[in-house]
Amino acid sequence: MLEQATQVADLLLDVQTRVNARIDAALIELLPEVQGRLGVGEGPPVDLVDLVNARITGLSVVVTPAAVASVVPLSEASVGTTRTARRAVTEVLDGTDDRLTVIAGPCSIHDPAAALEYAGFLARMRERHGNDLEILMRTYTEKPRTEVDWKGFAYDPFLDGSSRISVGLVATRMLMCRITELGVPVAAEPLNALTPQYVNGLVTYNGVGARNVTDQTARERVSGFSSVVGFKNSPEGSIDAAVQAIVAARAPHEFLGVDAHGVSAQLSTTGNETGHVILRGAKAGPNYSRAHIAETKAKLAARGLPEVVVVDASHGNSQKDHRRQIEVVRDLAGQVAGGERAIRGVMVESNLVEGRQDLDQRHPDRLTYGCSVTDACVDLGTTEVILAELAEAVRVRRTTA
Ligand SMILES: O=C[C@H](O)[C@H](O)COP(=O)(O)O
Ligand SMILES: C=C(OP(=O)(O)O)C(=O)O
Repeated sequence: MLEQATQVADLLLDVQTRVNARIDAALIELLPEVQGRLGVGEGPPVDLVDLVNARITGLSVVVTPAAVASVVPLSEASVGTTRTARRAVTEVLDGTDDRLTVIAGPCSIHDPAAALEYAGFLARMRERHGNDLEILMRTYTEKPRTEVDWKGFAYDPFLDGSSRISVGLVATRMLMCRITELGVPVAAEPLNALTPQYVNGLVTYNGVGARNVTDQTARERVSGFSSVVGFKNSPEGSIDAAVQAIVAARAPHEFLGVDAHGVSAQLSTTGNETGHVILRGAKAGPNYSRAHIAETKAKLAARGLPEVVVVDASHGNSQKDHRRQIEVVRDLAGQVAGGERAIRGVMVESNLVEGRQDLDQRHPDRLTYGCSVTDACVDLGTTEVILAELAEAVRVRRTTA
């Protein structure tokens, strides 16, 4: 896939470079007219070298969302997967569908082949548990880092620090097309203003991460998303930060972004009413207990918001020990089976192979196939157990409702 993505990206970059040269030429042509209208002449050239872009060492053209979408179009099958899943997840969250949403998959995508094999597994799990669970695949190609580390497949698809972002964006779209063509809906984390446009129509669920939840620009952006959106509590454990994000994203906004051609644009949004809290725990400890769910419900009710909670079994809730995810899930399954209606979804970090490995960007070829290069994950066997226990909890809740 990376070879194809590279060829596509190189062709698109060539077109984009020529288009940009034409825009520059048109602006230069316009200059005398503008100067004439303003009554100013062309002043002497000014040296800006130490004032402008002083710390930028490279500024290169990148493929535009419109160009990538035109050469990697969505198929009927992909569109059907996303459309149906967005409706299903929305209904699970608003309570008209009594199933649970489960967002399972690798902490981060780094190898398209392994990601597709994992998607095949989830396609089978969706078939097995469809009556009780709406299962989505974590297809996270952007990673928010605490300090400095590999930022994800979209930014460095060759895992070697070459940072061919155009290739990463094309490959991300190709991968999400393939996954949705298998009938598996995609979940992602949108990290900036530009990346979501490259995967337009492919993402069912966007989880705004703990490190971005207080960011006004993130809240503005998702207020216009067609997908379902969730908000993690902050890394320090603030549930209020997620509740405030829900309120902010439900409102319409006017803000600066770019259009599909990568040109600066003013965006006007309707607000997104699907927003909900994702409890992910904190460094100080987990927040999935009955008491935490009750506290979250109270905070939501106090703001007049629906009492809807998704719980991330990983991160602060597992204290980054992947083996603890099953304990978290068992507790949640107990709460669900006991009739707790506010829990509408569970997130799990899972991969073909258990655990994690360090990525050495000098030797990306030495990685173990199917094993996370970011947070540790549970393997397929444990994931099967997790899904079976959650499905059983839904059935119990249904029969006792
Ligand atoms: O989900 C993955 C990580 O927890 C997140 O990207 C932060 O990673 P880091 O703390 O290892 O940088
Ligand atoms: C980065 C993630 O989580 P969080 O924002 O909760 O740390 C994630 O889910 O990949």
